[in-house]
Order: sequence, then C-alpha cells, then structure tokens
Amino acid sequence: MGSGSRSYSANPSDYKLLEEVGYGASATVYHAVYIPYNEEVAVKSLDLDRCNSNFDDIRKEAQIMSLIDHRNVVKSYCSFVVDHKLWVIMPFMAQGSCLHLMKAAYPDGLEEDAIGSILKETLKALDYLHQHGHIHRDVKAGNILLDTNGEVKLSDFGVSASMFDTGDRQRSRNTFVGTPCWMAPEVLQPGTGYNFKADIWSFGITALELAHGHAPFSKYPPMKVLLMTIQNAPPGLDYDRDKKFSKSFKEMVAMCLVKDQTKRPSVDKLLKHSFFKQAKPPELSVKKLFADLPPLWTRVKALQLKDAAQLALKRMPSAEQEAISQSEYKRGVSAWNFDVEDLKAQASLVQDEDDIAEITEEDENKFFSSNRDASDSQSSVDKRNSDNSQQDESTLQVGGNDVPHNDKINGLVAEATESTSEKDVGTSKIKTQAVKAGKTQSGPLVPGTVLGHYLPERGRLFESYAQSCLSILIYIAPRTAGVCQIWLWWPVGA
Ligand SMILES: Nc1ncnc2c1ncn2[C@@H]1O[C@H](COP(=O)(O)OP(=O)(O)OP(=O)(O)O)[C@@H](O)[C@H]1O
Repeated sequence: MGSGSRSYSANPSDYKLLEEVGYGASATVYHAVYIPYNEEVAVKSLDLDRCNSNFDDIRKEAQIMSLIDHRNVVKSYCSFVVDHKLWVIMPFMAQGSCLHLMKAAYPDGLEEDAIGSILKETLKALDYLHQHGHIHRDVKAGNILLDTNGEVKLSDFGVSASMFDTGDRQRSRNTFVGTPCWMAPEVLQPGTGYNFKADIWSFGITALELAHGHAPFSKYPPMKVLLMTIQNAPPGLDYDRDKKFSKSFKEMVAMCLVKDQTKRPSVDKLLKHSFFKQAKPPELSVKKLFADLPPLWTRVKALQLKDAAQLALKRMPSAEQEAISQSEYKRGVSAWNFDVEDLKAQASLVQDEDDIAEITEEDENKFFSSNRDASDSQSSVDKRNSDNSQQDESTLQVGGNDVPHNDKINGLVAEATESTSEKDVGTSKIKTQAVKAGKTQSGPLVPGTVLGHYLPERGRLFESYAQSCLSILIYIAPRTAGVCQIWLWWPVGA
C-alpha cells in the first residue's frame, strides 16, 4: 500500500490500468499499477458528462479526499482530468466493498463477529469525519472497502457535505443526493434540517444490511421506500427472527434507528457501547472472510455476467420501444420534481381511503400477492442478488428551495429501477388527484440529474415501472402553469 507522504504524478501514462473492479452510477473503478513505484493503486474514472455535480464541486470533493488522513478513510493520492473523465487515484482495497463481498459469497449476510469489526472500523472513520466537520451522507455497505489483511476503510465522498461550509455549499444541505434505503427520515423531509446524526441512521441501516445481506425495504421502488421510512416504525433486528444475533447488537442497532435525530447517539457514544467494546480486531474476524474466494476482479466479472444474464431473461423491448421508453424515462424523471409535503399529503389521502399506509414487511406479501413475478421461482440467493442490484441503482435526490447545481429543481427527483413485475396496468384502476396550482412545480430537464443516473438498462425503467402492479406507482404528469396531477395506480382488489 502506498504511503500518504509519497507524491503521485498527474500523468495518465504513469498508470497502467488492469482489471475493472467496480462500477457505480457515474464511475468505473480499475485495479491499476502506478509504474514509477510499481505499486498497486485504484483508479476511479468519473465520467464528467454523466456526473450529478458540477466540475467545481467534484474538484472540491477530490480535494477533501486528498486531505483525509485516517487509516479507516480512503484518501485520494491525486486527481486529474483525462479526456472527459476525472481520474481519482486511491489506495487499492483488494477485496472491494462489503456489498460486493456479500453478493459474491454471503448473500444472507455476515457473521456477527465480522459485522462488529467492520462496523467499529467504520465508526472510527465517521468519528474522524464528524470531528473534522464532514457529514459523509452515503454510509452503506457498498462504500465500506476491505483489504486482504482485514483493513476496513470508508470511501466515496461523492455526496459528502461540510458542516462548516457557508454560502451555497451550506444551503446545499437542504438538498440530498443519496440512496433511499439508507436515508434518514429527516433527510427525506426538506425543511426539517439534518446534521451528522443522518450518518448514524445510515450506519444503523448498514448494520442491518451486513446482518441480512440487503438493506431493509431494498426490494421496493424508491418512492415507496421514502413513504415507508417516513411512515413506518424504524426497521431493526427482530428478537425472534434474528435469534443468531446478540442482545447487544440488537440494542446498538435500535439506538441508531431512532426517528428523532436528537435521540440518536453521537459516534463517540456509540463507540462506548458494549457491542463495540467486545468487537474483535479485523485481522481476526474480517480477514478470514476472503480465505477461499477468487480475486476481486474475477468475482466482479462473475457478478457482471450474472446481472447481464438476469437482464437478458427479462423481456427485451425492440430498439424502437427502447428509444421511446428512454425518452419517456428522461421526461418522467424531469417531471418528478415536487414538494415532499405534497407527496405526504397525497399519501395521507390514499391512506384514509384505501387503508394502505401502514405497510409492513409482513403486510407486503398479502398486499402485493397478486403481483409476484417470474423471478419468484428463482432461488432465494438469485432474488436477493437482484434485490441488491436494484438497491444499488435506486437513488433519490431530495431538495429544498435552494439547490446549488440544479437551479430550478424544487423538491424531489426520484428514479426507480427495473420493476420485478411484468404485469399489465390494464388490470389496475387509475386514480387521479389534482394538486393545487403553484404548490407543486415541475422543473426543467436537468441533464446532469438525468444523465447522472442513466445507464442503458435503466432506459426500460420507465416502461417497466409503468407496467408494474408490484407497487403503488406515483407519476407526476406536468401540466401548464405549474399545475400537476398525481396518478396513482394499484391493483384492483388490493
Ligand atoms: N479503492 C478501491 N479499491 C478497490 N475497489 C474499489 C475502490 N473504490 C471503489 N471500489 C469498488 O468500486 C465500486 C464502485 O465505486 P464507488 O462507490 O466509488 O463508485 P460510485 O460511482 O461513487 O458508486 P455509487 O455512487 O453507486 O455509490 C465499489 O463499490 C467498490 O466495490
């Protein structure tokens, strides 16, 4: 591993790109060698044309990463532009993320001793960041990286915010770009304000993710996750169902997942919890997880092939349909800009009339029983893996009135992933609710926002989402003069 005191050049020809070891919404990560030192590094190549943020913000994030100096936080050695890509040079974490590890080898989650070590190291990273005034804002298993010696590092400052910033950056904390399953309730409610305690909620969700192999609500589309996070009791480890986990682990998770942010513990307090006092050193509990596994790039390749095979199994639309669905998707996403208060008001109307508000994990089977798709017949491991890829691809951007990069976006931009159901909406009843003029605004198409999350397979998203009776579909259709309608679809007889 490279030392922080050594300098790395900004010359791309000094880096030899080897295998691809990861990919995110806007980046591809390569295993590489820094030729002058003959040292393994990771090169994260961010496609600037597909990024959510403007170049200045990306550069600021890269600068923050380069100032980081903590053994549990991934720092960047340097960053520079190559064609339309920003290359961020980082230490290579040879076992990749916890998410990839679980997808490849532990689909039902990890053992408690490994979870304890991973979470404790992650807490140390958060302690450092919070003490230096940073809210990470995207704590999740996909951003916890592991090295072969068991080392654990928190990565990805793509959406981090500084608590000490003023001006535009400070106001940007009214906005949030993140992954909905991990987002705290206060983050989903613009205007309430949030602080470093949002990371504690995400940390609690990450604990559940490591325990089960997937985050709570991960099988649902983002809109539903948003409603469930706001309306339902917080998720947690079940005293009966999760018998294999200790009482102190369950208590620790329950402390993090309190809806009232003022009642959540600080990192400092959490570190004193008995669960972390007992945690083993990672070289004892984490290192053994990779003992029998092939190298990271082989695992990543296998996961890519599996994802591609699952996609191919689904109905492939013709090229023409694809083009239409892509443009509809872009139009749909740009139109999904509205006030969360309006969404909640609409949701409460539905709740009164149709008695669906308290959506529990138990209820959902009953509620959506007529909408199981063909993938139910696949093995549970396959299904969980596809759930995980779904959660990877689901993001929400929630904002207040003052959005720095996307001038006119007001409210929430949501994107859903491919639905698991192929059922026809023809069997559904359609309900229309008029929304008061002026309260709900549709903003202009913001290329960064749409393209930032756009991948070819997501082009079919709008179409399949509309076809889905798996869940309530909320579609904001833009109307002139700021008047919008919300259409809700759900299965007849639900
Ligand atoms: N330094 C590294 N060493 C090894 N693997 C890495 C490294 N950084 C990232 N990865 C792998 O690449 C994947 C994607 O990286 P990253 O999360 O930074 O991309 P991203 O575009 O920001 O993703 P997202 O926005 O979806 O969280 C990670 O989940 C991890 O598996």
